[in-house]
Amino acid sequence: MIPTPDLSHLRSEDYKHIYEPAEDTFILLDALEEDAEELRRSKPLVCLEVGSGSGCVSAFAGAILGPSTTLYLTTDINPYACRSTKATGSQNRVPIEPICASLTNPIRTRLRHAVDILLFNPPYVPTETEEADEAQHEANIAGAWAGGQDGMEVTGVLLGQVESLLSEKGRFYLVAVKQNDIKDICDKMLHQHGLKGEVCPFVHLCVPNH
Ligand SMILES: C[S@@+](CC[C@H](N)C(=O)[O-])C[C@H]1O[C@@H](n2cnc3c(N)ncnc32)[C@H](O)[C@@H]1O
Repeated sequence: MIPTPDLSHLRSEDYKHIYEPAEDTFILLDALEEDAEELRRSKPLVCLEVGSGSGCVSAFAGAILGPSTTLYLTTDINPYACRSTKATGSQNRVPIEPICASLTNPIRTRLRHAVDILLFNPPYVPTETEEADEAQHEANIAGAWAGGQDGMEVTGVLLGQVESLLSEKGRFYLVAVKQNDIKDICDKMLHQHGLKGEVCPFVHLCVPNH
């Protein structure tokens, strides 16, 4: 069993600004742990986490892969999250490079078909569009959950970028809830982007279908 990353450097005060790892975070860790052998064997060069929050998920990926040449990149719109992610990387000896940005905006073109592991536990809670827009604009803690219509307004944008980011052996791990319409996500990813999906209690999209 791979231990949960050490987050003892984060205080309850920090969690007023960043998302505290919760059940959805641990579902993602479980999925990664389940695939640990395959992930190690695939010798990933680039692991990109979108919306890293505390940095727990990327640090866990680092624990799975062990000392390696993997580049750990993360993005988050929330500057507190970027600082916490960096600190969590240091605390757990995983060299994570956080980028304060929305989704994959400043790096997308340079990472074309280069991402071997793509991770996203998004703001998936259905809310009014205005609430999601404001949370995105303010880049505060509400941005951790406010997902707009069907909880898909942020995730939907990333879904359109996944195929161009993933390498040939790339895998995309996405946390989703029923209200996001998981079947529809899988259908669209297959028919529009040629990506096969597997549902655990979450959506796990992987491997270009060619
Ligand atoms: C549910 S939290 C997940 C945090 C962490 N990955 C975890 O699993 O515990 C969602 C994260 O996505 C970030 N986020 C929201 N919108 C984003 C966007 N457009 N681009 C990048 N990150 C975003 C939030 O700030 C928050 O840190």
